[in-house]
Amino acid sequence: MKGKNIILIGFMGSGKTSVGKILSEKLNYDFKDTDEMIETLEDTTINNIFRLHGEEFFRDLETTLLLSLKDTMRNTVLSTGGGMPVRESNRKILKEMGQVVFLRASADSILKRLSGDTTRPLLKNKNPKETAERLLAQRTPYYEEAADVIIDTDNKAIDDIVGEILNAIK
Ligand SMILES: Nc1ncnc2c1ncn2[C@@H]1O[C@H](COP(=O)(O)OP(=O)(O)O)[C@@H](O)[C@H]1O
Ligand SMILES: O=C(O)C1=C[C@@H](OP(=O)(O)O)[C@@H](O)[C@H](O)C1
Ligand SMILES: [Mg+2]
Repeated sequence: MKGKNIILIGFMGSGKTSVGKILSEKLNYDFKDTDEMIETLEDTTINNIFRLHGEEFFRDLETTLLLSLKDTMRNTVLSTGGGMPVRESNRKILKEMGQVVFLRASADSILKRLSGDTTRPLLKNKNPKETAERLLAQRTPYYEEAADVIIDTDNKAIDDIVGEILNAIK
């Protein structure tokens, strides 16, 4: 596998950011995370962006960022935010950018991993379980459509998930 990017997609808490960092080290690739880049570019937190400007504004920032990375990103592991593949135009760009790996996680795993998390505005409400289940059902077809490779992450350690990705990519 030479010169290609690896793009990690999946729901909040599927491990895109944690897995992506380690995977990039193993491949000797650069690491980029769309949420971290948006926070740097906007000089504020994802929470603040949602609170002050709303979700659509954040989605537009995601699309703009993806377009800016599209033609120049090389030898990079790109971890995306969980909503990135919802827009059809984003899915098309992600597929053009590299091999897309969908990190699959059950609602139970997601809720366990994110219990106590305060950084994900979409789950900061009275019923995070209902929200996670509903969004997961809505988004799973988009993740599956965009994916070149699907890796189940439930009950697996991050290092083992990285190993599975390395075996699966070409
Ligand atoms: N396979 C895993 N097993 C246990 N905990 C995990 C696993 N993957 C991620 N986590 C934990 O879940 C939380 C969210 O992980 P993160 O990498 O930020 O996910 P994402 O970027 O997909 O939202 C972190 O606390 C992380 O340590
Ligand atoms: O699923 C989503 O809509 C979101 C996922 C988050 O990223 P992670 O998937 O890295 O948690 C972040 O982009 C934002 O809070 C919205
Ligand atoms: Mg992340």
